[in-house]
Amino acid sequence: MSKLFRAVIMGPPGSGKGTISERIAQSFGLTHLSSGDFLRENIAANTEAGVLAKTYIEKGLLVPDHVMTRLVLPRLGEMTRYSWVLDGFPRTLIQAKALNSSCDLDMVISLNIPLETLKERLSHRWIHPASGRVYNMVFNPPRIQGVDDVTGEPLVQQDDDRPEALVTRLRHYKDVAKPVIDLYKSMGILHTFSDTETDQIWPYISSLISNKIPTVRPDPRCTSP
Ligand SMILES: Nc1ncnc2c1ncn2[C@@H]1O[C@H](COP(=O)(O)OP(=O)(O)OP(=O)(O)O)[C@@H](O)[C@H]1O
Ligand SMILES: Nc1nc2c(ncn2[C@H]2C[C@H](O)[C@@H](COP(=O)(O)OP(=O)(O)O)O2)c(=O)[nH]1
Repeated sequence: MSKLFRAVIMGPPGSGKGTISERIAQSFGLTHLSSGDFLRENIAANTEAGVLAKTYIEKGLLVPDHVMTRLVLPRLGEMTRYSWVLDGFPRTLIQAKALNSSCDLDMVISLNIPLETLKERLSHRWIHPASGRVYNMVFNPPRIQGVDDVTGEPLVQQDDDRPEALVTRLRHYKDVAKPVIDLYKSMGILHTFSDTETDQIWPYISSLISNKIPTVRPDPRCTSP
C-alpha cells in the first residue's frame, strides 16, 4: 500500500458497522479497530478505564468522553504505520474533535438504514460476550445454533437489542451523531450509504475505497456477497 488510509464508520445500532468494517479489513488489508472491542479488552483485564467503563455500559449509557479518548487515542498512536477502519468511535462531537487533532481521516462512512430493518436485524442478533463476535440467526448464523464458532461457548442476546430499547437507542444515536456528521460533512469527507442490505451497499463502499487507495486491489473473494 503506497499511502496509509484512515476511515471511520458511523451508523445506528445494527446498521452493519461491524459487518462492513470486517469486509473492508479483509478486502483491503486494513486493521479493523472497534471501540467496543477496546472496552471489552479493558473490562476483561480489569484496567482502571475498564472498571469505570463497565459501570456505564451496564446501565446502557455512553462511556464519558474523557474515558473514551484516553482509551482510544493511544491505541491509534500505536497504529501510525498501519491503515485502519475505526468502528464505534467517535460517537460524540467532543470525541470527533479529539480524533481530528490526533490524526487526518481520509473518509467517513455513514450508514443510513431504515428503522424497521434495524429492528428486524437486531431481533436476530446474538453475540459471544467474551470476544464480541456477532452473529445473525438469518444473515450469518453460527455453525451450530446458539454456540460460538471459535470457542463453543453459548451465545447471548443483549437486552439492548430488544425492539423497545432500540427506538430509544436510535433517537439517542441521532441526537448525538448529528453534530459529528455535520462536522465531517463540512470537512468534505463524509459518504452516506442508504439501503436495507449490506450486500447492496458493499459494492459502492468497495469501489469508493478502491478509488482512494488504487494500489490496493480488493480481494475478489470478499467483493461478492
Ligand atoms: N465511542 C464511544 N463513546 C462512548 N461509549 C462507547 C463508545 N464506544 C462504545 N461505547 C460503549 O460501549 C458499549 C458497547 O459498544 P459497541 O460498539 O460494542 O456496541 P453497541 O453500543 O451495542 O453498538 P452497536 O449496536 O452499534 O454495535 C456501548 O453501548 C457504549 O456504552
Ligand atoms: N439480514 C441482514 N442482516 C445483516 C445485514 N448486515 C448485517 N446484518 C446483521 C449482522 C448483525 O447480527 C446485525 C447488526 O450488524 P452489525 O455489523 O453488528 O452492526 P453494528 O451494530 O456494528 O452497526 O445485523 C444485512 O444486510 N441483512
